[in-house]
Amino acid sequence: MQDQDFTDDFRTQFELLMRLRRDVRRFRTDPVDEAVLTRCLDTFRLAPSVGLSEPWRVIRVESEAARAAALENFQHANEKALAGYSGDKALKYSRLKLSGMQEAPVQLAVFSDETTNKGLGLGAGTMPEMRRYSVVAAITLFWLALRAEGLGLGWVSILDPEQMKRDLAVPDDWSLVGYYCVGWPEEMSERPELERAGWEQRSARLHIETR
Ligand SMILES: Cc1cc2c(cc1C)N(C[C@H](O)[C@H](O)[C@H](O)COP(=O)(O)O)c1[nH]c(=O)[nH]c(=O)c1N2
Repeated sequence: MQDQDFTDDFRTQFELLMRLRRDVRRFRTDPVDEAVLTRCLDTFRLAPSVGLSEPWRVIRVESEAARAAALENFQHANEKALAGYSGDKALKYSRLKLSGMQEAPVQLAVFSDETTNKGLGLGAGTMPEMRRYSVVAAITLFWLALRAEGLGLGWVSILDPEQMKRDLAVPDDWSLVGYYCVGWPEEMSERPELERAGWEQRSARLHIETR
């Protein structure tokens, strides 16, 4: 397949998909079809990874106990984060909804295996964080694939990663990349929720410096 096989229509649609990808915190509780979820999860296998190390490790968080522990972890970290703001910012922060963990039908904890032998260390010798970046690259594909199905993903990082590792009993040499809520969005917008809440603005343009 060559580049010219992609049509202008496809490029327009692809740009739309990227523009409409949102971080979602408000989910309906309806279940997600397993076949659709599997199709989206399959995109991990298409992702780039340093040395082809494929360091992503995905835990599906299903049990009541595991979900309760994850939610408690978030709530605790979120209270601590709130305490770091004062005045107007604290009030604004307290009004933000920063996870859909109470509603999302599918929840995943995704880790990077920091000591995988796959790829024989190629590309990660001087920069071992490349394994974590590889996992982020895979998440981005997953995020777009979900959006193409009408599903939403919410990235949760307001967490104590070591507590999460203990609660999910994962190997010590895995590091948490994120906790992901997946499901049907209550609404979709062209604008990030943090923009609509007056917290932060998306930049109007990419600033590139030349050396
Ligand atoms: C690494 C990382 C970590 C987080 C996020 C994103 C990324 C990339 N985002 C989502 C973030 O707020 C969102 O992407 C931006 O506000 C831009 O909005 P859209 O993603 O374009 O809708 C996020 N959102 C949230 O509500 N709770 C969170 O803990 C996090 N953590």
